[in-house]
Amino acid sequence: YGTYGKLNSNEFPGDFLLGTATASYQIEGAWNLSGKGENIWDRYTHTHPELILDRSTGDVACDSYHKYEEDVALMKKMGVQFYRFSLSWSRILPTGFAYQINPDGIRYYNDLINLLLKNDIIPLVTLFHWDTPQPLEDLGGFTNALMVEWFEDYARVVFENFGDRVKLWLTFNEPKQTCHEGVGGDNKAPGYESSGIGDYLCAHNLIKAHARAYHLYDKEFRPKQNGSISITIDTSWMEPGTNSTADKEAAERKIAFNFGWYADPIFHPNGDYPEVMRKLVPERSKKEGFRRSRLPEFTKEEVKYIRGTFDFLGLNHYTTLLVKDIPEIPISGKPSVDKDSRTESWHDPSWPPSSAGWLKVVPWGFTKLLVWLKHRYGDVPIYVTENGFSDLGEIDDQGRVNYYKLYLSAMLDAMYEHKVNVKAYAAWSLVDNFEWRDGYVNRFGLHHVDMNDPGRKRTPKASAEYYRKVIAARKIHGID
Ligand SMILES: O=S(=O)(O)CCCN1CCN(CCO[C@@H]2O[C@H](CO)[C@@H](O)[C@H](O)[C@H]2O)CC1
Repeated sequence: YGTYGKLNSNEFPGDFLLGTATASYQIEGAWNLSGKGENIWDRYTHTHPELILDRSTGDVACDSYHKYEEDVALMKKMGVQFYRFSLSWSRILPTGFAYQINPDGIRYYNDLINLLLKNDIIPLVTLFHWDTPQPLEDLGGFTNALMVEWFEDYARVVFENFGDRVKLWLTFNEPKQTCHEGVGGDNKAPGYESSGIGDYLCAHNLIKAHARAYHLYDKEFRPKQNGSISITIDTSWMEPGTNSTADKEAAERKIAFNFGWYADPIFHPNGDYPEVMRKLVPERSKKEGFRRSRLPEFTKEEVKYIRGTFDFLGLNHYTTLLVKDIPEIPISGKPSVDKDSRTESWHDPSWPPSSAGWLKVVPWGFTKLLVWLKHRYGDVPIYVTENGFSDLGEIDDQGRVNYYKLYLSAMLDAMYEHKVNVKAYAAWSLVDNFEWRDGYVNRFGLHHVDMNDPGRKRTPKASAEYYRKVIAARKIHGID
C-alpha cells in the first residue's frame, strides 16, 4: 500500500490506553424495568419491526442490565484499561425531563462504575448514544431548540451523580447517525426522512447542546471533579476516486460534509461550519426556491461559545470510501446533504469485505484519516472510541483478528511516522449486541452472545484472546 500500508509499527507507547466499548440500547435490555422510560429505539423497533433485518429489538439484548458483572469479568480477563459505555437517558430520567430522577437508574450506573473501579478499569462515559427519551422526541427531539436546555439539565444530573468517580466524558456519540440518518433519513430512529432540512436543524441544536454541556462541566464541575470532556464524531476516510483535481476536491468536500459538519464548529481554530458548506448549501437552497438557506447559521457569539469545547477528540472509524465529483446535480426531488455536497462515493471492489455492506477492510485509510485530522485540527489528543469488524458471529473469528492487526498497525504508523497524537483505542465491541437496523445478524463482539439462550451466554472469540495478548504484550505482532 506504499507509505500508508507498511505494517512496521508494532509497540504501544507506555501511557497509551487500550479498552473496549458498548452502548446502552445495544446491550442493556430491561427496556421497561425498574422505572426506565421509553426511548426512541424502543418505539422504533416496536412500531417498525420490518425495518430491522431480523425483526428483533433491544428489549433484552445482552441483558447487561442484569449481567454487567459478567461483562466486567470478561474485561478483567482481557486486561482492558478502560471501558467506554453509554448512559440510557430514559433510564435515569424516565420522562427525559430532570424533575423526575429514577433511583434505579442512578443505582445501576453507580454499581457498574464502582465495579469497574474495583477492577482497575477506567470508565469512559458517553451521555448520549442515540436513545433519546420518547417524550422529548414527541416535542421534536433535536429539531427543537429547547433540547439544548433539556440536555444540559440531564448532563447536570449525570455530573452530580457520577462525576466524583468518572473523569472521562463524551457528550454525544456520532451525531450524524441521530441527525443525518435518524432525522434526515429512516436508517435510524426516529426516521423522519426530513432530508436536507431536518438533519441540518437537528445538527445545529445538537452542537449547541454539546457546547452547553461542555461549559456546564467546565464551570461548575471540573474545578472539583478534574475530569475531561469531549464528543465522539465518526467518519470513513474519503479517498479521491481518481487523482483529478475535481475528485480530490470532492473528497475534501465529502469529509467536510461528513465530519467537518460537526467537528469544525468545535475543533477548528475558526469554529463555525466548514466554509464549503456555508457556500454550497445556501446556493443550492436558492436554486431550489427556498427563501433562505437550509443550513442554519451560528451567530458570532455562538461561534465563539462553541469553538474549543473539547479536551480531546473522540473518533469512531471503521472503513474508507472512494469519492468522485458530481459537477451538476439537477434541481429535482427532495433536497439532501448528499446533493449539497455534490459527491458520490463507493467501495473499490478489491477491498476485503466484512458481513456489513458498508464496512470494507482498508487499513491505510485509517492512517490517512489520522494524518488528515492532525493537519486540520492541530495536535489535539485523539481517543479512538470505536473501531471494529463485522461478521456473522463465528467463534473462530480470524477476520476480526486480521482486521485488528491491520488497523492497530495503521494507527501506530500514524503515531510513529506522522506524530499523530493518539492516546487511546477502544475495540468495538466487548460483546455481540443489537446492531441497529442489522439486529443481531451482523456482529461486532470480541465475545459471542447466544441470543437464543435466556442467560445470554457470553463466549470469548479468537479475537478476545488476541486482544488479551496485545494488551499484555503491548504490541501487535510476535505475541502468538
Ligand atoms: O451503507 S452506507 O455506506 O451508505 C451508509 C452506512 C455507513 N455508516 C457509516 C457509519 N457507521 C456508523 C457506525 O456506527 C457505530 O459503529 C458501530 C457499528 O456499526 C455501531 O454499533 C455503534 O453503535 C456506532 O457508534 C454506520 C454505517
